[in-house]
Parts: sequence; structure tokens; C-alpha cells
Amino acid sequence: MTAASTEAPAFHRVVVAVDGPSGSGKSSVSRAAAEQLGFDFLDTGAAYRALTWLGLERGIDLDDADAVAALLPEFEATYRIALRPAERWVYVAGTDVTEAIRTTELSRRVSAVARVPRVREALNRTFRRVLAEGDAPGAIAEGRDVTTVVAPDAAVRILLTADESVRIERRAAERAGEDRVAVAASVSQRDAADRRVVDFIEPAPGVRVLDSTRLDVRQTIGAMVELIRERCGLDAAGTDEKES
Ligand SMILES: Nc1ncnc2c1ncn2[C@@H]1O[C@H](COP(=O)(O)OP(=O)(O)OP(=O)(O)O)[C@@H](O)[C@H]1O
Ligand SMILES: Nc1ccn([C@H]2C[C@H](O)[C@@H](COP(=O)(O)O)O2)c(=O)n1
Repeated sequence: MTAASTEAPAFHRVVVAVDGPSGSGKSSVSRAAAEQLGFDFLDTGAAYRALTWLGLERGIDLDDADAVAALLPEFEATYRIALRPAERWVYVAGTDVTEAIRTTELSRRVSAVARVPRVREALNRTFRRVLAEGDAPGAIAEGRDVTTVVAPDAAVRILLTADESVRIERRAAERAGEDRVAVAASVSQRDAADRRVVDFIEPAPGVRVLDSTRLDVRQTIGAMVELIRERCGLDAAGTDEKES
């Protein structure tokens, strides 16, 4: 994934858009579903996180929209992310930031960067180009505004949800050893901040809701894969049923 072009290209492969709140399982479930289907996997939140990392690294004030936007040329020239779901790496400015962009501190700061309109416009152009290119038969992209802004014309659009208490429990389990109250606050506060910019709670018209509150990870992956196969007419081997 490299520098952005200016126009939004049409998609020549199956694109699946997945949105939802923090901790709903977007990245883990979408990644596994993409692996099963032989699709690419695009974690759009990773780009916002990597840009935040770059801003912190350069020592800029993340509340200064002009300073954040000024990072975009370097970011676009150096940002790289794995698209194969079995791989997991993110680079920016020549640095492997795969782990660094997942810290609690960075999660706390990312919403300030994600609310800058110039940032959103630039990243969205890049996401669309990546989704349109790629040689896998399809791609699953997940984030907050993929069903509504990045790829409103995607073949399948899913809002992955779960009750807030369940999402907090999942995040707390992942961050065993960290203060549970702080984990809960970070999930709620980030969602509240992000919701001021995009709506990822109410499904837009045509978006299917997948509620994982009472499903385990395996069941949620199965439900997502089933939904995609049904909508795209794919058989269990991932082949187009009309052509097989
Ligand atoms: N259906 C499920 N049942 C139980 N645990 C789940 C389920 N789906 C996801 N999880 C777990 O919940 C945690 C959060 O999932 P994940 O990181 O995929 O969420 P996310 O929506 O991408 O979050 P964020 O937007 O904050 O990055 C992970 O530990 C994941 O394994
Ligand atoms: N399409 C997107 C994706 C992400 N964001 C913002 C909101 C999140 O706080 C941050 C990190 O995303 P995550 O890795 O937690 O999915 O990026 C957004 O505004 N739009």
C-alpha cells in the first residue's frame, strides 16, 4: 500500500466493507474471514494509528490539524501494510510499527488525528485505490466508515456489533494485567470521540448487522463468511457458483 492517487477507482473484485465500534471484533473476525475466502484484508484503522505514531515520533501537537496534515506527504510515501491476512506488519518512515501502534497510549491519541478532514480524505483515497488494485479475488476492509464513505458501493456491507459490556470484557481479557476500569474507560471514550466524526453504531441503508454479543469468535467468523458467500454467490471453495 503506497501513495494515494486522486480519483476513486471502480472496484473490479469483490469488496466487503465492515464497520463497528471498538472491540466488536472487526479486525480479528475480518482477518480470519479473509483468510478462509482467499481475500485480501485491509485494516483501515492501522493507517490512522501509523499516522498518529509518526506525529508522536516527530513531536508535533496532535491537536494542531495543520501540523497533522503536514505529515501526509511523508506518510503517503512511506506507509506499507500487509494485505495478505496471514501476514501482520505495518511500516512507516522505514520503521516497523506493527506493535507500537497498538499501545494503550497510542489508542488514546488516535482520535485526534482521525478527526482531521484532510487526513480522512487522503487516507480514503489510498484505501479505495488499494481495494481496487490487488490480485486476490476479493478484499475485506474494516474500520468505522468503510460501509458509508470508503466503499459505499461494496458488494457486501456489514456492521459488526456487540454490547458495550461484552466488548469491554473482551478488551480487558486481551489486556490482562491492566486496570479494568481504565480499559473500560478507554473503549468508551474512544468510541465517543470517534462517533463525533462518523456513525458506526446505526447501520446505513443496505448494511447488514452482525451482532456477536452471544457468539464466540469461531461462530462470528462463520457467520461473516456465510453472509459473504450468500451475498456474492460463492460456494464453500470460494468459487463463483455461477461459473463452477
Ligand atoms: N465473537 C467474539 N467472541 C469473543 N471474543 C471476540 C469475538 N470477536 C472478537 N473477540 C476478541 O475481542 C477482542 C477485540 O477484537 P478486535 O481487536 O478484532 O476488535 P476491533 O473491533 O478490531 O477493535 P478496534 O476497533 O479497537 O481495533 C480480541 O481479543 C478478539 O479476539
Ligand atoms: N475507517 C476508519 C478506521 C479507523 N478510524 C479511527 C478510529 C479509531 O479510534 C482509530 C483506530 O482504529 P482501530 O484500529 O481501533 O480500528 O482510527 C476511523 O476514524 N475510520
